[in-house]
Amino acid sequence: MSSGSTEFPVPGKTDPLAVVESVRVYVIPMRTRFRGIIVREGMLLRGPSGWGEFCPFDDYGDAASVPWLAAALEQCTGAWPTPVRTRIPINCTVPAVDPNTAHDIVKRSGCRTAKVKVADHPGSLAEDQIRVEAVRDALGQEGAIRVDANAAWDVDTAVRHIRVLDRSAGGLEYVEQPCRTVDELAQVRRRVDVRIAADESIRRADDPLHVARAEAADVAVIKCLPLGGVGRALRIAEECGLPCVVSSALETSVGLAAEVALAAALPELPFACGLGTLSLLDGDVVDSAAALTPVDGFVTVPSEPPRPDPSLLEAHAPTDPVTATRWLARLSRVGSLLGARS
Ligand SMILES: O=C(O)CCC(=O)C1=CC=C[C@@H](O)[C@@H]1C(=O)O
Ligand SMILES: [Mg+2]
Repeated sequence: MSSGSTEFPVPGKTDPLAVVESVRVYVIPMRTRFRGIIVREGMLLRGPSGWGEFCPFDDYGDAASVPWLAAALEQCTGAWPTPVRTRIPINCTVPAVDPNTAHDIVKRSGCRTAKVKVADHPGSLAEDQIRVEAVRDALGQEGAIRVDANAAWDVDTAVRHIRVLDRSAGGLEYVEQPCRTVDELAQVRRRVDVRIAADESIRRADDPLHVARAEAADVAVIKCLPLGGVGRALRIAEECGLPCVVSSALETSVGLAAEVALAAALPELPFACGLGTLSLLDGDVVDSAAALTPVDGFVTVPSEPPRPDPSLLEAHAPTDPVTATRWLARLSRVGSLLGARS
């Protein structure tokens, strides 16, 4: 924005943050370490249509955080597409925990599908096996088990571990992101019978459709916050032509509501979605009556986006000035990048 009477914005470029009326920073501990994270941090932005969440993980640089900001601004300024369902079947998410804890997580969730984190550290196969076996025991034969390796394996390791884990699980529904590159996913897909799902190859890719064109996956995992919003995620889902699973990016109920809106609007939803992640956070910014907490393996699609509760915003505000300053600076830098692209 211009700072003096002789300074003007560049024609054709806008300040995307001009619509934001206020911002809050939150810091919420994780109940269990997940993808190396023990504390979830992010920002809530208030705009003319409500609240949006801007919460790129630390390993997303400024350029990679631009879609996260676009998604938050879509939440603050736009409306969501019409839902075609009223509730979303979800998977429970089992971090890289011991087998007893894994068993408890599945039992308590009431879900018929479990997603199990594997390949958390080198040499984890034996631990992965007993975790998957415990999950099968808790789910019963009817349940579905998927595993997520977060790109940890090379092709040969992936093929070997998938075969072992498929046996431990008594059948896997799919394996999510076994390797890093699209080419590796395609090679693994040709060598195993288990379906391959792409996550990082979509949400962190310059071209999210590459994986589908390369026939490197059977399932697309889509997360609308890293992908630039519900509208863009819906277009990617349609253009990729693969069955889609909507999964969270570990948001509070504010951001999770956008993921739920995406899952609610997809024409087909053949698999359970990874939207039961509030239980991984030790707190929320939305009052428990409006929080997107699953019941018996389903999340109900809210009739309107949940709003943060002022006392919870206070309770989860950072206690040190450095965290808030860091997030404000990040928002400003990412806002400038988004503005330069508009
Ligand atoms: O899909 C789920 O069950 C929960 C969400 C989930 O697993 C993830 C959320 C956020 C970051 C990711 O590393 C992770 C994933 O890899 O899918
Ligand atoms: Mg994943």
